[in-house]
Amino acid sequence: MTTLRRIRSWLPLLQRPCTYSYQRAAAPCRLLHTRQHHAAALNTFQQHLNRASSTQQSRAFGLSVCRLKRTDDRTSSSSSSTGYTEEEEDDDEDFLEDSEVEELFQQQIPATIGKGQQRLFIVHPDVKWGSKKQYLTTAELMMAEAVGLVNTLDNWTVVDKVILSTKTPDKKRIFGKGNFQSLTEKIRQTAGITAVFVNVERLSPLSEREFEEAWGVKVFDRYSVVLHIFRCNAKTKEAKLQISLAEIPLLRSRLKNEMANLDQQGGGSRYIGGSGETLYEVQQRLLKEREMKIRSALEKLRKKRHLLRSQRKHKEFPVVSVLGYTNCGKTTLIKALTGDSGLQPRNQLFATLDVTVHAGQLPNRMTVLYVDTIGFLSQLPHQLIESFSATLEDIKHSDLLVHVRDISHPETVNQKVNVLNVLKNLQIPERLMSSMIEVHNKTDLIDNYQAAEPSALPISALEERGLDELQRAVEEQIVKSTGKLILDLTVNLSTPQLSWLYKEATVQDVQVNADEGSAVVRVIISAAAHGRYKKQFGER
Ligand SMILES: Nc1nc2c(ncn2[C@@H]2O[C@H](COP(=O)(O)OP(=O)(O)OP(=O)(O)O)[C@@H](O)[C@H]2O)c(=O)[nH]1
Ligand SMILES: [Mg+2]
Repeated sequence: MTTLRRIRSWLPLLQRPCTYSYQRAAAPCRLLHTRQHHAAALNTFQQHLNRASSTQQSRAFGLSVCRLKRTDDRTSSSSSSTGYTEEEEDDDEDFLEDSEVEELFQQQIPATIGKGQQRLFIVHPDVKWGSKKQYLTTAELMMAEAVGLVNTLDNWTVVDKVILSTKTPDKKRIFGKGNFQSLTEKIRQTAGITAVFVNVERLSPLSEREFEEAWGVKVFDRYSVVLHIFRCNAKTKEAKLQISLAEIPLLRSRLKNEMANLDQQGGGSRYIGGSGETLYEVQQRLLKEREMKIRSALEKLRKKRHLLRSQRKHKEFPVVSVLGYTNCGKTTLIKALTGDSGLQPRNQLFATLDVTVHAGQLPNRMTVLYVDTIGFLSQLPHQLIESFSATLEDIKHSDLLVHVRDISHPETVNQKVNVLNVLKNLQIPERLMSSMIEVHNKTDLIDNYQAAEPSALPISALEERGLDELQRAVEEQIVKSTGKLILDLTVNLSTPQLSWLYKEATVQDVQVNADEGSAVVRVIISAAAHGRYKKQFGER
C-alpha cells in the first residue's frame, strides 16, 4: 500500500469532510504514481483540510452536546426485567445523542483490523529474565490465552504460532538478531496469513513499523486485539465511548508511523497553506480535540452514575459487585442468583462490557442489587483500564464484593493474583477487600472438589450448586457491612406501623397476636430507618 493510500485509510477518522476532498485530489496521483503528483495532491488536500478544520470541525466530530434520547433497541442483557444499565435511568441531562456516539464509534474502526477475516500468526516472546519475566505462568499458558483471544472473534483464525525466547524484550525488534531472522523467514514462508499478533502488552510505534516492514503484513499487539474484542462486544453508549477513548493511543501511533513514512517522501513536515501548522500538527490537534470531547462526554456519564449511586443508597438496597477474571462465570452466577432470564452468559472473553445491575432476594428476604462487571485479563494495558475506570468505579461503592474464580482453569492461581492486583490499583477501600467473598466456580468440572482455601465457597453456577451457602454468606456480610440491624419489633395492628415497616425495611417474619391486636415483626432495618421509626411510633 502506498503511503498516500495508507494515510487516506485513517484520515477520514479524523476529519470526515476532508475524505471526499482528499480522494478527489488523490485520484490522479494513483494513476501516475510520481512523487511530485503525490506532493501536489497532498497540497490540495491540505488546503481542504485547513479550511474544513476551521469551519466544520465540530460537525466532523459529530460531537456537539445535546439532549439524550432514550433508545428502545437495548440488548436483552441490559433490558431484562430486573436488570438495568445505568443508561436506562437517564433523564434529561445533557449528553451526546446515541447516533452521534455511534457515528464516532464507526468512524474510528481501525482500518488495520477492519471488520473482515483475519488469519493470524501468533508470536509469543518468552522473556528469560528481568522485570518483564512472568513468574506465575508459563509461556505455553500465555500462548494459550493469546489463542483464546483470537478464537473469541468470529472470522479470526490462528494459522500458526511460535514461542520464541528473548533476552531483550525492550529492544525495537524484541528478539535477538538470529531469532528475529528465523522468525521473519518463518512468517514469510507461512502462506495465507493476513497479520501477525505479537503477544505483548503494547508495541511501540517504532517496533510496529519495523515488524510490518520486515514481515509485509499488519502487526497487532494485545492492546489492539483486546480492544477489537471490546469493540465487537460493545452495546451501550458508555462502552462505545470508553472504547473510542482507548483507541486514541492507537490512532496516535498510526499517525506517527504514517508521518514518518511521509517524511521519507518529503511531505509530512510541510506547512499547510499559511496556517503555520504542519499536517502532522493539524492531525495531532484534531486527535487531541477528539479525545477531550470523548472525555467530557464520559465525565458527564460518570456524574450520572454518581447520582444513580446516591439514589440507590437512598433506596437502601445493598449493592454486591460480582467481579473476576474474564469468562469465570460472573454473569452465569448472577443469573442463577436472580433468575434473571435476560442475562446471557457466553463462552467468550469479555462478553460483558457494560455494568448491569440485577435485583435478587436473599433468604432473609432482603433485596440486594448484584452488579455484573467487566472481566479482568492479565497484562491489560494501563490505558485500557483507565478508559474503563468509570465503569470499574462502581466496584468501589459497593457494600460487598464477590470474587468469582474459574477453579477449573489451569491459570486459576495466576488469574487470582491478577484480579487482586487490579483491585489494588483501583484503590478499593480496605473494608471491601477484607470482607470480600471468594467463590470457587465451575467445581462441576473437577471430581470431588475440595477448596484448598477454607474461607472460599465452592459452587457451580451452571448447575446451581452451593448457592444457598453463598447467599447466607452474602447475607451475613451485608448485615455487617451496611450496619443493618435485625430486630423483633412489637407493632400495634391498628396503626400504620406494619405497613411503614414493609415500606422502609425488610420484613422477615410476622407473628400475630390476635387477642392483643398486635404482632411481633422481625425486620432488617438500617439504623437511620430505625431512628425514624422510633420517632414516629415511639420506642418498642
Ligand atoms: N461447567 C461450568 N461452566 C460454567 C459455570 N459457570 C459458567 N460457566 C460457563 O462459562 C462460560 C462463561 O460464563 P459467563 O457467565 O459468561 O462468564 P463471565 O465471567 O460473565 O464472562 P465475561 O463477561 O466474558 O467476563 C459460559 O460458557 C458458561 O456457561 C459452571 O459453574 N460450570
Ligand atoms: Mg459476563
